[in-house]
Amino acid sequence: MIIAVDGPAASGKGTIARALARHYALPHLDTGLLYRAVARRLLDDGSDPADQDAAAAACDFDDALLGDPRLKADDAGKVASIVSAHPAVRAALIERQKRFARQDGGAVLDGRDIGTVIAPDADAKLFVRATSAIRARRRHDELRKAGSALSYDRVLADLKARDLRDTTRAAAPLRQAPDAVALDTSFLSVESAISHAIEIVERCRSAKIP
Ligand SMILES: Nc1ncnc2c1ncn2[C@@H]1O[C@H](COP(=O)(O)OP(=O)(O)O)[C@@H](O)[C@H]1O
Ligand SMILES: Nc1ccn([C@@H]2O[C@H](COP(=O)(O)OP(=O)(O)O)[C@@H](O)[C@H]2O)c(=O)n1
Repeated sequence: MIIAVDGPAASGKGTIARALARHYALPHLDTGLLYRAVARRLLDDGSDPADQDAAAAACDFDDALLGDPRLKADDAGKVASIVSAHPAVRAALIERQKRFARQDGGAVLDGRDIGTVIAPDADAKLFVRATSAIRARRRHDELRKAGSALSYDRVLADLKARDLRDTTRAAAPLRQAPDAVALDTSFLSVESAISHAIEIVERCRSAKIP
């Protein structure tokens, strides 16, 4: 079974995707880490993220980089959303993601274009939402715990700028696939968001049984 989980920053898609992977004993890929890894390499080299050729050259990295805790930092997220708009970067990373989705037994992937581009034939597709104020609160708490001094207002402004870039880019913009089920986590606890997600997957599965 392939499960696609998409949504904007801090909507809770990663939390839900990890829980679904545990529940169904499936491997999980956080595809945002791939774009964050490219961003990290450019930041380390002092390269311009707007330079498509430099960004495409940075796509050839070892999986070990995906475990680097610096990928979670705010600067990597911001630069990831700049490099992810380059068609050459998306093209360089697509096969890795499709291969992961196609593995025997299935997989859970979360990101921005899983239901639309990476696994359009997924068995279950979720589109996770939450208001921007709530998402900024969650991301601010996370960054603060990790030692960041960024203000809530700054986190909210960055998140809105990222949403705008991700939804308006020409290449694989963030949008809900027509057959995806929306899940608004704004007023749900983590536990209840996960139970709703499992119910959605079960509904999608039974709808597919001939
Ligand atoms: N339903 C929820 N209620 C409250 N906090 C949540 C909820 N879902 C996720 N979180 C918290 O919000 C933060 C961002 O969640 P995450 O799943 O990483 O989002 P995303 O993958 O969409 O960026 C994490 O600290 C997570 O624990
Ligand atoms: N499948 C994906 C995943 C991430 N991305 C890009 O990578 C950036 C970082 O993604 P992420 O999922 O790690 O970010 P968060 O939602 O965790 O903040 C996003 O803002 C997108 O621009 C993408 O374009 N396509």
